[in-house]
Amino acid sequence: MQAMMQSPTATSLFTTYASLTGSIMLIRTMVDQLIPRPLRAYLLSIITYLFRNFLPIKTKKLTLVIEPQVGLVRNEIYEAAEVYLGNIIGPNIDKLKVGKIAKQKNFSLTIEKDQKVEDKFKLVDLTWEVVSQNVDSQKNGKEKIVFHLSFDKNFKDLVMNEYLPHVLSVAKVTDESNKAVKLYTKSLTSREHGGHGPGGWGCVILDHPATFDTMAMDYDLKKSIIQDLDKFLRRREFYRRVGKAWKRGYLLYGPPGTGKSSLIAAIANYLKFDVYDIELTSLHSDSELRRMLLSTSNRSIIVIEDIDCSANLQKRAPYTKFPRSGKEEDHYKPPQLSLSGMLNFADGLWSSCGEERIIIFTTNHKDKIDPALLRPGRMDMHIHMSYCSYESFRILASRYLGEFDNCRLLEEIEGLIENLQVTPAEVAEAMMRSEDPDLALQGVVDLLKLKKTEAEATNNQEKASVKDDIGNDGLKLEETSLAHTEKASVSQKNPRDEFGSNVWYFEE
Ligand SMILES: Nc1ncnc2c1ncn2[C@@H]1O[C@H](COP(=O)(O)OP(=O)(O)OP(=O)(O)O)[C@@H](O)[C@H]1O
Repeated sequence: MQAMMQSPTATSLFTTYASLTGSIMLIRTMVDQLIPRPLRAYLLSIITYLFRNFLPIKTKKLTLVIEPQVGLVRNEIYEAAEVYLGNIIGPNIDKLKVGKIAKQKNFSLTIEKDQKVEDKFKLVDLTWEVVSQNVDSQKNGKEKIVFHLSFDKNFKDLVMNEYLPHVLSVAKVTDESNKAVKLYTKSLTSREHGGHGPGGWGCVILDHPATFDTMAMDYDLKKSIIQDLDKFLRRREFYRRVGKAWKRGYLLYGPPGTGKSSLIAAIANYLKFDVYDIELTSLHSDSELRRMLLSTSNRSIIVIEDIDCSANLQKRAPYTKFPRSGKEEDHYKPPQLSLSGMLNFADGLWSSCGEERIIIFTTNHKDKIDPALLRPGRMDMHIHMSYCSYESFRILASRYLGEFDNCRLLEEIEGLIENLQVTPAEVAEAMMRSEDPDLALQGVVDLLKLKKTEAEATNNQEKASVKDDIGNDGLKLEETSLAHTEKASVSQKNPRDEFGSNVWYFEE
């Protein structure tokens, strides 16, 4: 008994310690080899959870700071977190923003700054916090919202390998089920306009009702655009295989009011891609354009309207080394947007930083665009939005007037419309003047007759000026001038020839 009460010897203590250490190492090796890493993290979380009341385990917290951008590009986890947090709001939240816009199925909930949201994943407790960082608050009051995600340091692997992918996939599903197409622009400030995007983009929901069904345009052209879009979306592997950036450029050209903007909205609604509207006039340098490109998201449409007149693209290098006078300030010429910057934007190294992007340029004057911009790879498909044909008119009429049957007026419209330069916007406006289909159609006839009279007057004026020329230059030029008169009248008869064929494009 006495012997039993004796304290253990140093040798027995050492032996026990050695065998315990050996067993632990053996168990550890077996665990490492037999239990996969994700399962290990999960088991650890279960053990910690079960023994949380018995073991005074001191947990050390780890906080991940999630910022809107990673370097110059958008942070996917940040965007996912915004959506995800709306799904896991608990009772401890005091303040929430709620919103719903026509095309959204569900209410969208946004957590206000300084609020905390608790989450549990495989028994691990996590805390999200919305933190405001004032950036340059004295200058322009801009603030940066970041997320802090805190959890027990032991579960770093579980969070990185499983929780964050879980956040991404939940956000993707939520986004798709409640997707409303957004229109991003730099001229709106972010939060107050219902959304905010990294890179200083403000956004609104694109509530444009245009679809391919509502577009009044040549049926074959419409079909070829839809087929081109579908083909583009399913060719991810093809683009990889041939070593091309997964992007597609479209040029929409034609007179004002022929539906270029409406077609952009129809494409966005068809693909459910967000639209980034880039105003070149607000940019001062190529680097600004690059930054803008990098801050757009994948699966989006980047629009540059009126490319011919929105910027005076400089062909030369943006800086000059030579002072015009001896003054110090003349050594520096502010950087400008250059043609080479634009070419790089459309199809250079920078344009490949992103996937599934569509770049759409619009213009009323295709002939004013530098041929280098028009080439395939930059503008792959050139789409001519033309004046209203009878086919386009029928599409507009069925949408604006519904069912109607007035053969006499339809025949009259068919006879007039083909030879006139009248835009779908003008025809649509004429049809909106009355709810009575007959009166609305009569309005279209009146418009077409007016257009015809105007065209004839212009034609006569041109003929008269040609006659004046003949009078001034004497009889010797008579033959040549008469030939010119004939050509002028031919071009009046075929106004659609002005923009060439309806569509042409390059196959990859
Ligand atoms: N092809 C079309 N199909 C259906 N609607 C059209 C079409 N063209 C024009 N419209 C109608 O006319 C209006 C103006 O069209 P839109 O702004 O799309 O023309 P645009 O070519 O972009 O003009 P601009 O070059 O002046 O910007 C639209 O609201 C639309 O309702």
